Amino acid sequence: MALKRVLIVNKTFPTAGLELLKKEVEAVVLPYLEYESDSMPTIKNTITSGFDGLIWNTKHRLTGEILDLAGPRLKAVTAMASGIDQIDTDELKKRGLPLGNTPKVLDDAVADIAVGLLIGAARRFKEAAKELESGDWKYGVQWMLGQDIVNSTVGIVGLGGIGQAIVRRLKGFDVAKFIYSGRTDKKEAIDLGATRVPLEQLLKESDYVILACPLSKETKHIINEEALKMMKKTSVLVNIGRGGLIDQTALYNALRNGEIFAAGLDVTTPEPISRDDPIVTLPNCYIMPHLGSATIETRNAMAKISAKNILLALNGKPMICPVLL
Ligand SMILES: O=C(O)C(=O)CO
Repeated sequence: MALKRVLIVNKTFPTAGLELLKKEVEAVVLPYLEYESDSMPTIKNTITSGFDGLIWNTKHRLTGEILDLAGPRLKAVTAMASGIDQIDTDELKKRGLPLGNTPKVLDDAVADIAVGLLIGAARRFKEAAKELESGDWKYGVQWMLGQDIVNSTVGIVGLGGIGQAIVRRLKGFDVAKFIYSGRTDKKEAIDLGATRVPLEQLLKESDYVILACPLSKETKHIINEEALKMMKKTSVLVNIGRGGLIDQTALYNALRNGEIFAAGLDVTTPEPISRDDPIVTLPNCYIMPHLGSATIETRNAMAKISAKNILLALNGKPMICPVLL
């Protein structure tokens, strides 16, 4: 019997996952990154040659048009990510195609970045590094003052695996109170000592607002002009979810006008963001280029799960991490 074929649309797929695939299927890895101009045309051209499985490890949008090009041979799709906002889930559902993702294994790595951003933004790492590099310190008791974490109130928007890992880490910083918002009570919140509150209350009470929820129709621009106005002038906003959770123009204005103290972002709109983008130029906006899950171990684990998701589905079994469509 001919080997089943799996298409991987971004060249950075780790060997750990590729080796698993190669034991059972023919794996075709496209030689581009999403922002290279040949990436999308090559995906569209190649996918028409017939694949049983698709690993969508790219920020490009997986649309109905691409699924049509893939045709009826395609039986399973997985993201190599926890977030699935780049995938048109309605189109998969319409075609009865199962979707997988790679949550949980990245919770710790992303939580580490969240804590790093929180400290970096609160303690003005970006401005401080610039002054250091310029050799022009204005050292004094009123110089480069930031915000404390001790005795603060931390509000997490979305107490999923990543949000919980953030709370576990911040417990070591003697935070006074953890609150969270979300659609349902989380049983883990009891042990973590976190209380669910409406979003509006979270925004008003928190010294640190951390966005750790997926991007969806409901959460798009959850932080807009109105939300930013509810936040304390001394507050710090951290986003490790998706750029689209924030109205970035509203955030720019709030940071510029001192309506909030600072922001730490691992995700932006767009990605990559131009170095000339107004938000990048702000001294109180500390930005990382989407490094959340970027550790060797985590990326290997994500690749292995996405490979297993596809192999299981092609063998008629449930994926390890199926997405409920
Ligand atoms: O897996 C994801 O969705 C991420 O963005 C990890 O950084």
